[in-house]
Amino acid sequence: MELVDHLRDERNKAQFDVEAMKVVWAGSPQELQLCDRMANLVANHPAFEKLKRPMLVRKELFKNSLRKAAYARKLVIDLGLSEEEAKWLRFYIDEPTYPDLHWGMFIPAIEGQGSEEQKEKWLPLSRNMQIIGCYAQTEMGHGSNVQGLETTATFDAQQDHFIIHSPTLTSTKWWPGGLGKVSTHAVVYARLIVNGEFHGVHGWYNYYSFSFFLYLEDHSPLPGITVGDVGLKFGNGAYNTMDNGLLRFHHVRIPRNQMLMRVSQVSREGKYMQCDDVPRQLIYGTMVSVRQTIVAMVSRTLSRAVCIATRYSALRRQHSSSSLVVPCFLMIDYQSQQSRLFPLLASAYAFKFVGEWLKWLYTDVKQRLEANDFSTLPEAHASTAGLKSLTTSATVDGIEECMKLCGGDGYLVSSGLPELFAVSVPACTYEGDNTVLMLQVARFVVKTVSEVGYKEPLGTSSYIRRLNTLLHNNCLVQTGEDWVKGDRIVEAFEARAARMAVTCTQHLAKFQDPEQGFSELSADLVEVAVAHCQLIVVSKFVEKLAQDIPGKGVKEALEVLCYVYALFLVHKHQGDFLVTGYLTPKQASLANRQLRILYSRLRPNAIALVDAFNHTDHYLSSVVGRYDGNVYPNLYQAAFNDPFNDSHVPDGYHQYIHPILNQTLAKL
Ligand SMILES: CCCCCCCCCCCCCCCC(=O)SCCNC(=O)CCNC(=O)[C@H](O)C(C)(C)COP(=O)(O)OP(=O)(O)OC[C@H]1O[C@@H](n2cnc3c(N)ncnc32)[C@H](O)[C@@H]1OP(=O)(O)O
Ligand SMILES: Cc1cc2nc3c(=O)[nH]c(=O)nc-3n(C[C@H](O)[C@H](O)[C@H](O)COP(=O)(O)OP(=O)(O)OC[C@H]3O[C@@H](n4cnc5c(N)ncnc54)[C@H](O)[C@@H]3O)c2cc1C
Repeated sequence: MELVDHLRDERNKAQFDVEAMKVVWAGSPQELQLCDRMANLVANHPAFEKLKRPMLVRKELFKNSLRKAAYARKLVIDLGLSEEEAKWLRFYIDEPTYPDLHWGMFIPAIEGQGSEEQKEKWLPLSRNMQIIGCYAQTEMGHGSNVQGLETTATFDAQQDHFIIHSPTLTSTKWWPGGLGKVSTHAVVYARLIVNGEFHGVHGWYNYYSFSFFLYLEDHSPLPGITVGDVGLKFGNGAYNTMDNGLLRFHHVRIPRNQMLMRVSQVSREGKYMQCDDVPRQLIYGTMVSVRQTIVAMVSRTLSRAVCIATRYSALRRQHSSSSLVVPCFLMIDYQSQQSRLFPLLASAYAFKFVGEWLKWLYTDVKQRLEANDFSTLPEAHASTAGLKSLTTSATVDGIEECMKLCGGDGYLVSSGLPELFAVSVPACTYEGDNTVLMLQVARFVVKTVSEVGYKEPLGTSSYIRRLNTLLHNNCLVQTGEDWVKGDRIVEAFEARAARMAVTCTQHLAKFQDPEQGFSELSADLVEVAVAHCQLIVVSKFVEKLAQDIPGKGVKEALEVLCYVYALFLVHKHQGDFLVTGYLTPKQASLANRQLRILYSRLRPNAIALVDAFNHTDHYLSSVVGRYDGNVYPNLYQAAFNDPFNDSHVPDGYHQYIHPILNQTLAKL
């Protein structure tokens, strides 16, 4: 039977080579081929079916996710997949499970903080999954405030042991993924006490990491350990496939050599030694690594929501504004729909490119750290923290907007959007609350501004070198067309970020106690950080356009996306641009007018731009976002696939409806 492509006319409108754009989106022909292979491996394997997931109760759901993880592991071994291939396989299975934390945090924690000897011992066991680990940092009472962690690790020189203890209820480890039911091991963060002295309490970092066995061979917890799951989380299915756990220690003894010893050591005699050439910030290194991974992945999440909303918008017709009777307008042709949808489409591409750049930055930092060069760590910390915060917040808001863009059908689980929202929303909290992370960026920016004159700003803050120009030269835009020039756009974002940073730094200087100033101005400081991070995203998109990009019309289509992203932000934050005096109201309104022109240029390419994400229908798991656009018959069928429709008489009907119909309520 011939397949009908309901989006064919839309696809025919494309003004660029979609196959070439797929390569740009994937990063390289090799990446495209790799992702395509893994996505189809998952899509064509019945073990990875996921449409029934939201109907399952927690225990079934969890068992189902363990089955999928075991199947994935079997595929990795049977097909001899590389670590990179296995990572994409897990990604397309699209179900948070314990291996995410094992590979994403436990192993990197050992790699970053273990001594050579410890790495030799634990990494092969971990990579072969002979042990399964998690990352236990957060406690019930302290998440963002890492310095407040209460779990203690007291050295007992007589027995050459550490005694790990949870002295209060609030010191219970709380949230670690994979901890509740599965992990055999944990990297646990605790305060170190040697010879009755807390180590590091006077410095910045007062906790140390230890690797632990949690269970005995029959998987009952070791004596002194209480472990469990934190309970049901938001959304059906969604993150409930993960066993986020709780953990308490009652004077649990572990050998001294289970303290991760790259940053500091405790000797057999109980002497505490800190490695001179390794900064203590390294203990935060795993978080830098995972924040980078989140930024690398987040564009895929946003692109998925945008793909669904764009395809449905290009199919569904509503009345025109002049006639409420004739259903002739495609939703995508409403200007108001475009002004909500197209900036999200542009954001997906913008986040992809900034994610690529961040990966490059992180790879460079990692190599430097291995060679004990820590000079770029502050920049890496600020960039990973800020971009994690900016992109996850925008993505989660974007998914919610896509749900609304699909009208009522977006609210159906079969649209794929509610579960995507539920599974993504904790990204604003885990790996650092987004506001807390933005405050870290603000600290970095304010420090850079304060040091102007005796320390050269580098990397993402190098615009601060041109402070004088940025503070005094205002925008030169005179026509709408003037706005679509890369260097002009970047300069506007630089000027806004620099002016906001300088104003805040001056306000901070008026406080006698800097910490009090920082606290009182924290809302403004978050805005400074947002301006700095948006500048990074815009400038990395503009830099991408300066590269050689093959394929008919590809570069032109990307230029439109870049300017949509940037001018949408100018419009959204025009208050910042106006208050700082960089723009006049006329220039701001020219930016908005130009934005409307850009939407009309983007419109014919919209479907092709989401096709270039190369998402399979399995990955999208959305009736309204199907590739073939055959929505309505499938939407109808999906309603009958719900077990709730198995019978016309639901449980409780005879008991609770009959008495009302028969007016026999008194018998209840
Ligand atoms: C939308 C869909 C997405 C898709 C998705 C993909 C899947 C991807 C799976 C993920 C799966 C989830 C897994 C969740 C796993 C957890 O959530 S693990 C727990 C994560 N917890 C956190 O992130 C806690 C957040 N809190 C913190 O990081 C710290 O406490 C804070 C906020 C940095 C403050 O710490 P502090 O010690 O009070 O530090 P502070 O005095 O501010 O700074 C001290 C110095 O250290 C520096 N520093 C601070 N942090 C660092 C750092 N990390 N590195 C280097 N230097 C640092 C500061 O810059 C400062 O430097 P100087 O100015 O002195 O030079
Ligand atoms: C799904 C999920 C998975 C997780 N996985 C793990 C894991 O594997 N391992 C692990 O160790 N942890 C994990 N966590 C815990 C996570 O890292 C913490 O929830 C996170 O760091 C935030 O800490 P908190 O929950 O204590 O929030 P809080 O710090 O209590 O924040 C609550 C509110 O207070 C505000 N706030 C807090 N501090 C400040 C401040 N200094 N200035 C201004 N505002 C502030 C925040 O902005 C926020 O609005 C996970 C959490 C979730 C939801």
